[in-house]
Amino acid sequence: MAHPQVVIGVDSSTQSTKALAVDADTGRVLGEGRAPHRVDSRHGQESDPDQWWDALTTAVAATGWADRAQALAIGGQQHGLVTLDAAGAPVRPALLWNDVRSAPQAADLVRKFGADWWAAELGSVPGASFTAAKWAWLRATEPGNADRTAAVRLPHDYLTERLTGTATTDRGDASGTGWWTPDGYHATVLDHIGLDPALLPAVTPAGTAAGHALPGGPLRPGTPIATGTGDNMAAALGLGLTPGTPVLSLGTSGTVYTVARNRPADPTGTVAGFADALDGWLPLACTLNCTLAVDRVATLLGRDRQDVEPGGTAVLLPYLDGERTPALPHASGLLHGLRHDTTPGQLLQAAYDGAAYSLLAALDDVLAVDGATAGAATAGAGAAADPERPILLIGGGAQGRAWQDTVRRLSGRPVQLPAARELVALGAAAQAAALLTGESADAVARRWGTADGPVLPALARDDAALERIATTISQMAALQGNGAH
Ligand SMILES: Nc1ncnc2c1ncn2[C@@H]1O[C@H](COP(=O)(O)OP(=O)(O)O)[C@@H](O)[C@H]1O
Ligand SMILES: O=C(CO)[C@@H](O)[C@H](O)COP(=O)(O)O
Repeated sequence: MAHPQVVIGVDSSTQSTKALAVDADTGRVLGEGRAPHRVDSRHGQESDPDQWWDALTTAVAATGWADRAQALAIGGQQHGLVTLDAAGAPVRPALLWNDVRSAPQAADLVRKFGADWWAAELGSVPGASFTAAKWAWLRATEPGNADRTAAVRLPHDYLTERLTGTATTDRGDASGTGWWTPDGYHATVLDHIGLDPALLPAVTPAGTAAGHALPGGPLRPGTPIATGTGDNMAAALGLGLTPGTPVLSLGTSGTVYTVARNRPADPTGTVAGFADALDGWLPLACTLNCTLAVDRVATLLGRDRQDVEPGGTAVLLPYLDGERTPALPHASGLLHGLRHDTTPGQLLQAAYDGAAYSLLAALDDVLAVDGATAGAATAGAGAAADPERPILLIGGGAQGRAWQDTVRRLSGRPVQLPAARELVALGAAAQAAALLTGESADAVARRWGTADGPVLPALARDDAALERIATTISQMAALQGNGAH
């Protein structure tokens, strides 16, 4: 039998690195590797980029195909600020996407130029997660570290550069910085935050190699390395996503997105106007508190994470890390509506509901990006108005029955569970395979059938729960405020 062409896809996410060795012809997973990351949460949310490299090396080796792989690509957690000195060593630990210390700088950026300007010029209104706000925070609070910085990278850029020696990024991940546009880096933004564009990597176009593996790394020297991208863009590739199909990803972050033909421009800031990893767009809403927050509530209650009970009137907003959607970066968790007969299982269900609510509330806005611009007659009559279309449920939480049922109950939509796991790593593998075959990476994933899986039918939408949560959030916004302090 002929040897398969094997590619490796890597997901370097918040909690861990996962690597898959994949048969480029069939999409069959031939080997897997995984290694954990440490996140330092004492002051904000930080990780040492060196440990991502060690985790990548370990996970890639564990696939069993490192010395035979014919191409590799990396999907990485978005937004993180990696600062390197003149020798290429990290100046300080990376500031992660969920570090809200940069909220005052994000608010300043919005005040300075206006939300409408950001939406029109950059496609997104920056929040604390955006790299531009993180760099502004570094400039303001650690000017010595900002001055020592000779290169600014995103997490996946950093890893691709360690593999290849090439300073590179891609349009998808770059679109989460707050300084990228399809026409280049935005000089006004960079000037305002005091970031020299010479410190930034070149944007490698989709379908081209970012470079080739150097000796001393985990791969055979010379192995081609595809551009890689942000983890959400990689999962969109991994699903072979087509416009209008909604995805809900339940991981450290919760995200809801689709691919769109039109560039998003939401001045409210709920929907980020990311680029996808090809030539389209990825309207996306993101929460900071998802699986980890719900697991934490389960631990506090001393219950298994699946051990939920229906009913009751409790609302639990599990904003343990502050929150991004709704934009309450300084919020903490809130419990409301307790009664004598509230059970621990109902409290746990309320945590799931509180975590899922804002993602599902943003779904129509995400889907409206194409629908609303298709012409007045069809506005709102496209995908947003198609409640029959299943939501593709992915990420670690998608394995959990309680998550699946929560999404069905609060959305009123069917939910599809792709049988393929690790869609970020699969999307990266599809990018690597596309380098070998000349196909588009999303077409590779569709050929592999990665989105196939059982569909759970819709449940009646629980409008009473949605109403309770919406009311509590609006009261909380008034109580806890959105200001920088
Ligand atoms: N069976 C399950 N039920 C619910 N949650 C799960 C299950 N298995 C894993 N998880 C959750 O998945 C999360 C990890 O998801 P993952 O998508 O790998 O995260 P990330 O990519 O953000 O690091 C963990 O926080 C864990 O709580
Ligand atoms: O900030 C965002 C999206 O804008 C997050 O989705 C990060 O990309 C982190 O991803 P995970 O580690 O949760 O996969």
